[in-house]
Amino acid sequence: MYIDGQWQGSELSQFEITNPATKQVLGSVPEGGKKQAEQAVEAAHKTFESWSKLPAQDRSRLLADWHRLIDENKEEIGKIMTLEQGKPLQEAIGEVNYANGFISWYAEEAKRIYGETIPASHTNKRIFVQKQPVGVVAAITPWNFPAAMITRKVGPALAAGCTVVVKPAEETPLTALKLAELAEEAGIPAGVINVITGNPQAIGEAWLQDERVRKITFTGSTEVGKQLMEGAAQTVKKVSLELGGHAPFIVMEDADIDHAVAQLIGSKFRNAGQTCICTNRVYVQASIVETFSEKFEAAVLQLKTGDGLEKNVDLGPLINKQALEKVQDHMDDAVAKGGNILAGGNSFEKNQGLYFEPTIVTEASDDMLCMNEETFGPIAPIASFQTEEEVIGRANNSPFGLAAYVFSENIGKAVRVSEALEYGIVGVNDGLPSVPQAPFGGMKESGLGREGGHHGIEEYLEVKYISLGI
Ligand SMILES: NC(=O)C1=CN([C@@H]2O[C@H](COP(=O)(O)OP(=O)(O)OC[C@H]3O[C@@H](n4cnc5c(N)ncnc54)[C@H](OP(=O)(O)O)[C@@H]3O)[C@@H](O)[C@H]2O)C=CC1
Ligand SMILES: O=C(O)CCCC(=O)O
Repeated sequence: MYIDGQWQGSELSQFEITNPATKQVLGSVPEGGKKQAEQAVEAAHKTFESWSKLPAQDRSRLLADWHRLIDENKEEIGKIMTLEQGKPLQEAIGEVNYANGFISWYAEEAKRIYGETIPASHTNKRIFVQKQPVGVVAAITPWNFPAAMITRKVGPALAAGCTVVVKPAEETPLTALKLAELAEEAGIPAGVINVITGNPQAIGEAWLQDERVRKITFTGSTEVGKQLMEGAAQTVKKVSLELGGHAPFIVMEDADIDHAVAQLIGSKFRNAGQTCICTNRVYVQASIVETFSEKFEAAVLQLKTGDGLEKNVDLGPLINKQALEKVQDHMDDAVAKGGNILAGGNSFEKNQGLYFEPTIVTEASDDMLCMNEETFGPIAPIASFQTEEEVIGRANNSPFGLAAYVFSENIGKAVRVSEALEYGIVGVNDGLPSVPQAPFGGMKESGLGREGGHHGIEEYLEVKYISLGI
């Protein structure tokens, strides 16, 4: 663990990190708990004073140095990620680039935290508005994006002048620790970034109860997000939550079908479907559903599933047994409710890695689990619809509101549908909308707040109004 600029924890019991493609042990990390969580907060709190007062240009330079080192080490970080998470190596290196984009974006944005002056109502007064860092930030991150979910939180937090305590997922702490090592090498002062591994409940509870932690930022399941939101109420912390999704992918009859198919392949199968903005359900207008399904089937049959370190692999293993069981449940349920398997449909084990074939289910109905709950796996259920109004209603009929996609060559229709969708992110003729400079986040039970872009830094800032009598 990395606490107050020291690598610690060898005296604690350790837990093993395994490669999901082989179940080989890659290493072990300390089983930290309440005590280490408190030490990390102590370090972050002590350092907040100096870090927040550092001129923005200096914080920016340190972030830029961290960015340079991550870039120089991207192949190594990508390999660590593939080994502990399973995604194909090229995709992992792509994630490192994406993750690093947040560091460079916020290295620049650090210099643009502007205040305001507001016309006063008395001649002998002036009104100033300043933005100040919220304080110590606790970041809890998931296994599906071991680098990007850290930098998307730590980049803006540091740029704003906050210090952070981070708990990566237990499956993927090695990428996080490598990023911390590079932050240390970049000269980011001790105590600014602290990374601890271990018991999620004990660490989470310690941070929730600690009044010095002023903000919790979390990416993960809706269930844990709700618990954290409730816990944060004890000391009224700011909260950002990026939770589950259930993205509809809508294809209108006037869509460019080949383009929609190509975008659906990326949107559905990246990270083997284990992304909160991955398409979960596909709605195709009835007049083109047959043609679309045939073309989609042909593209899916080209995909290769295997160990992410092998060449030309498109889908790696699922993260663990529970993930596989959930995908299998959704598959079995879809078949029981009349779904027709057009491609894939099977799980398999290879070198102890757990895989699920990229799968298409046609004749999907709205009562299927996969049409309502987050599958987090490579199943694409296709349902048909008749009218624009109908598909908008079906797409919005969900407690989730993270990402949605609509494909149409009719600009008016595309704008109309995108505006009617109750989702925080809408890809219009675009299945891969994530970029560092845009606001990422959800409506309804998909979360609170936005990450990325200039909106993302606001989550780490307090607005202070100064009324000056002259
Ligand atoms: N929005 C998204 O990007 C994600 C959504 N999910 C959804 O959630 C499902 C379950 O995945 P899962 O990995 O279990 O997600 P979790 O929400 O359990 O895990 C996300 C992070 O929260 C930590 N955590 C778990 N319980 C607590 C707690 N009580 N207090 C504080 N931190 C906690 C985890 O630690 P630890 O790893 O040690 O358990 C991990 O670091 C997936 O199938 C998917 O549907 C999952 C991951 C990401
Ligand atoms: O929450 C996730 O699943 C990770 C975000 C993926 C992305 O940024 O595209």
